[in-house]
Amino acid sequence: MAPVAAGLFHGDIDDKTLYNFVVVEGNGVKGMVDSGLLSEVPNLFIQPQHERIQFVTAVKNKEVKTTKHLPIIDLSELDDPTKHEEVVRKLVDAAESLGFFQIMNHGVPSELLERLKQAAHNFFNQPPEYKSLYLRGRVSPSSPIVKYGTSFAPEKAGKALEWKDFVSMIYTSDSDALQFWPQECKEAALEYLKTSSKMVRRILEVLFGNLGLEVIDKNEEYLYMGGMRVNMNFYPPCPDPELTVGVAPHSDMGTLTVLLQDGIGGLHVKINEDEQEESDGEWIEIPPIPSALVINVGDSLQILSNGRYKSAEHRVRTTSTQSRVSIPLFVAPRPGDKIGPLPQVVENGGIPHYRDFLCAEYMNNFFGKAHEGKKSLDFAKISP
Ligand SMILES: O=C(O)CCC(=O)C(=O)O
Ligand SMILES: [Fe+2]
Repeated sequence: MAPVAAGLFHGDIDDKTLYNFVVVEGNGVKGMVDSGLLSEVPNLFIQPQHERIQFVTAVKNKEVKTTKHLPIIDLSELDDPTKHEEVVRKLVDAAESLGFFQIMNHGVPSELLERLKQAAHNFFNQPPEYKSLYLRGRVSPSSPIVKYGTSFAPEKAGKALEWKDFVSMIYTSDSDALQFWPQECKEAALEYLKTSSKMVRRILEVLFGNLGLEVIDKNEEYLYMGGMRVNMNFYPPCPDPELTVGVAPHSDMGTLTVLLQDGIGGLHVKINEDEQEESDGEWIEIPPIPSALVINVGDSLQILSNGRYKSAEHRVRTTSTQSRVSIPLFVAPRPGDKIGPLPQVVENGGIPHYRDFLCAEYMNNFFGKAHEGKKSLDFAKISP
């Protein structure tokens, strides 16, 4: 690493060499930043003007919008008969409008949340040579259920790279997770997945209950949450956050995403078009709240609900001071499942807005493209 790093940012390195260093060799954005030679943002990471996230707007919107648009829901109140209906209404309202909300008293212990953030730092603090084993599937025993990388789709020409490294751990079974997931984070990630699953089921039951599906049976449970993946995202400090993005605008693919973010901030969600008349900007920040988890609706839930629930378009700003970590649990149907708008939602002469499709095909389409807002849904949309 040293010879490349030494020449990295002194004008004698071309984009291709830097790309190889960061993406192909697996040094990541962190490896580039850790070289200590970075005084400005390299060309590869500079976003076009319209993709940049201005700080002033973010702060202003945060003050104006947070309370109305971002409910903080105490999930334990679902068990209180005097508060149950009100909580159901809050969950449904949030899923129908912004597609984003925060939850407290969710059943995932604060101690575990702390351990998860530490586990993410532990993994990313490993040397690039170690992390890149997961990049190339060279770790022994090798497994396709772990992927380390940088940026969402770095190979897409014409798109600036995102200022983010990640490790993605697909859940197939407990024993696979304990055997194949990186040892720095496997225990905490698996516990997160297990404890969150109960809460996710509860929220899905409320949301589907509101659509007229009373109880989620085993088959439906697989359909809504049979596929799970824990990611750990690492955003190193950036010399000029105004020029870069941590994650470009996108929606998530599954039904729900549970997101743990640390205290640094930077996650932004787009306000629905029809709510914009009273705002002077279209993005609001989801402020970090200790012990809370962020929940957002993904494309699959928008499709299953025939558009009643809205998958949330979101993006991440970088910061110049400290590294940020976030840990999403992506909950989705299994790749082999076929989904489409639920008959109960479309019945009585309603019009389906999406076609039925195999989730594996949706995934291929989703992961085969760079992040581009909610365009991922076009794959399933039926044109009017
Ligand atoms: O880091 C965050 O806050 C969000 C990350 C995200 O949107 C994703 O990994 O899909
Ligand atoms: Fe996301």
